[in-house]
Amino acid sequence: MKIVKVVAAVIRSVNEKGEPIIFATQRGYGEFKGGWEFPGGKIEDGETPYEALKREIKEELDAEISVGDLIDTIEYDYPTFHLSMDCFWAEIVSGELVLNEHDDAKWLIKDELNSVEWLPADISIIHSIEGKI
Ligand SMILES: Nc1nc2c([nH]c(=O)n2[C@H]2C[C@H](O)[C@@H](COP(=O)(O)OP(=O)(O)OP(=O)(O)O)O2)c(=O)[nH]1
Ligand SMILES: [Mg+2]
Repeated sequence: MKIVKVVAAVIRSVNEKGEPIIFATQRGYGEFKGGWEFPGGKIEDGETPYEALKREIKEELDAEISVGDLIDTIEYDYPTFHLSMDCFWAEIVSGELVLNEHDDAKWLIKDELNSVEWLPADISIIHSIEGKI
């Protein structure tokens, strides 16, 4: 099966109450339109995951991020491809978070992490994030 290598940013911030919040985006096109995900995308030839993630967030959100530790690498079999997705902690360094490709976005506190319809591959990482924030 075809292997698709993807990087995704789990962007963290804090709300006005001081609670940790995570940025979720809703896909605006394609096969998974309407599903919720972490912004990011496919690693291009010659790129490191770090470089790919910086580029994708600039393209998708007009924002500069600092990339933190790897949370986990998700391995997931979709019907037509195998997804291998590196998920990194990230923080916004500059930029307004413009939705260039997504239909919607939300900052979620821990208790709201299950309130959106995540893509199937993301379910396991959500559980792991819940335990880490
Ligand atoms: N970015 C991202 N992709 C995810 C997540 N979960 C998940 O199953 N995927 C899948 C959907 C896609 O098949 C693939 C990543 O594709 P993408 O559409 O973000 O890639 P891209 O930004 O490079 O966009 P494109 O130019 O290929 O359209 O990984 C997630 O949380 N974030
Ligand atoms: Mg993308």
